[in-house]
Amino acid sequence: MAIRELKVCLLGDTGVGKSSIVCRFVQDHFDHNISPTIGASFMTKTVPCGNELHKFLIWDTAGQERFHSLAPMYYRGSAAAVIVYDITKQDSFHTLKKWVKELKEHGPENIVMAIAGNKCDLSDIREVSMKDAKEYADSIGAIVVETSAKNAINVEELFQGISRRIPPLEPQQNGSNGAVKLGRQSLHQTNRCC
Ligand SMILES: Nc1nc2c(ncn2[C@@H]2O[C@H](COP(=O)(O)OP(=O)(O)OP(=O)(O)O)[C@@H](O)[C@H]2O)c(=O)[nH]1
Repeated sequence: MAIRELKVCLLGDTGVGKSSIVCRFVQDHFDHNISPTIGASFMTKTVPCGNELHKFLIWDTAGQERFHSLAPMYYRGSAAAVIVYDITKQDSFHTLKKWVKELKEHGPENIVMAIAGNKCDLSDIREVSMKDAKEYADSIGAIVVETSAKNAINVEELFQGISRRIPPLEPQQNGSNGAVKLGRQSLHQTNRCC
């Protein structure tokens, strides 16, 4: 079975829940008192996808404005970007649009874009409708899903959606372009959470 390493970066305003989404995905854990990311943090998780294994190399970037200039290091060479907003904060949706613009101008040409409207457990105080998010995502050809890192809603589905958008390797590509053909491979994760 071929294993493919896929670099994925998370982008979005500070406090929208990027680290919490990664922590939920990799460790199935949620920390109410999580600290803001400084620079970026890195984790991996391997998931099956058809006849392949996708090893996500996940770069969780810091949303604070002072770290903005570091972002190109993380989206450069990425197969996918997860751009996160907080459904209870309209401003975070504006910031998301700025990230999309930057990715279109400076990111990899075929990058898969996935929009995550996080904190959907707080939908009673939402400021961004799913309709608006869906219309915007459709206009840029992105995946969109509302997630709750807190309540473990749609986090797996977010990454499964990314996996499905990654074109399968041609047989002759096995062993190149980041894919390694393996006899047996156990699902394994490297943990450095939050
Ligand atoms: N209610 C709720 N709170 C959440 C959820 N996800 C994250 N939070 C909270 O939101 C706050 C910010 O979460 P982080 O994961 O640190 O956000 P971030 O986007 O990584 O922030 P930066 O590292 O500053 O970029 C924390 O208090 C989390 O506990 C969620 O799904 N629901």
